[in-house]
Amino acid sequence: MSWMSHKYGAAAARRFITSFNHGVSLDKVGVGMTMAGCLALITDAVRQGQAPLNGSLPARDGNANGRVFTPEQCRQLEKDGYIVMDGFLSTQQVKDARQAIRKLDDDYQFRGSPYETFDGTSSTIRTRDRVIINKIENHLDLVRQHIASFAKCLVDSDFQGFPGDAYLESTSTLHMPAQMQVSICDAVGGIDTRLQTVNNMKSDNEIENGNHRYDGIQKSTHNFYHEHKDSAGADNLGELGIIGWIKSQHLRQRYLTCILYLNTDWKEGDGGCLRVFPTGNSSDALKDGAPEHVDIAPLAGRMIVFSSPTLVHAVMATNVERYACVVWLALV
Ligand SMILES: O=C(O)CCC(=O)C(=O)O
Ligand SMILES: [Fe+2]
Repeated sequence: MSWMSHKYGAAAARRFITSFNHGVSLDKVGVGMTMAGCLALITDAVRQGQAPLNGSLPARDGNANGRVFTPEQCRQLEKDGYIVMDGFLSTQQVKDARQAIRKLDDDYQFRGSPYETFDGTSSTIRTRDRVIINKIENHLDLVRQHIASFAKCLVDSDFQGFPGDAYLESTSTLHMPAQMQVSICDAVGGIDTRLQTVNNMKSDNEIENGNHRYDGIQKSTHNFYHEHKDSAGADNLGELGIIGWIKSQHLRQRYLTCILYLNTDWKEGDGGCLRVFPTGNSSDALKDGAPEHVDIAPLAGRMIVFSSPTLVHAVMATNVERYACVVWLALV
């Protein structure tokens, strides 16, 4: 987005024209314009950095739907940095949510990952999946509510946080963002000719986020995520630059990643497992000989929760279309 299109930039430009007419010296005008331009850039970056939390709720205001997060589960999450819970959605809810996602896909609502704009290393993380963020649709909102209910029961539990973090001591609150990200990863080798159409479409959102669009011709031969941490890459000021750093504020606030899967009839050989590395050693992450790891199948109704800043994870290549819904709980 050019700074001139921003409201502050436009206002500055108007001031510039006015003051020029009244004979104000050019160097003062130049300094004024530069300052207005910088302000516009920073204001815009702050807005983008805060965007995913706009409309967020403190997790304690959620509805736990009678669910409890047991002390054993708390200890497990604290100790391992992740936990796997099944049965979050009924068969019908999974079916409805999948149908809603397919409909959005048929309507070309999905697009390339928004990751690729400002975390520096991101384009090497996600490959050829497509995402949609915050589409208000009843069946998907229900998925989001189930994650919210988990967030509420976590806050009500005696979860102590992870070693060395500030969860209990800090005055920060765990927030349930208004946004949920839904992703579809295509099966290996699939060709989606519809992506060509997506490629030719431009939406304001796309331009604003600087998203990559798919070329629509290549086969999806890489449909995995390289190893990464969910809030890493957002704290390297040197690499991001000041504007990128401000824009990525919401990434630094990520505390817990909650992923709910919608893959009905998943079987061994379908791939697409979430591979977690509890020790942090993830060399050759996607290979058979990868260091200590746990592969978690993306089963329908299964929710995985893990520490966003510390747990290294990857997604193995999938042989079937793979659906995942992600909410990042923020400590704000
Ligand atoms: O889809 C998944 O299982 C994980 C996605 C992921 O790691 C991410 O979006 O950062
Ligand atoms: Fe991730």
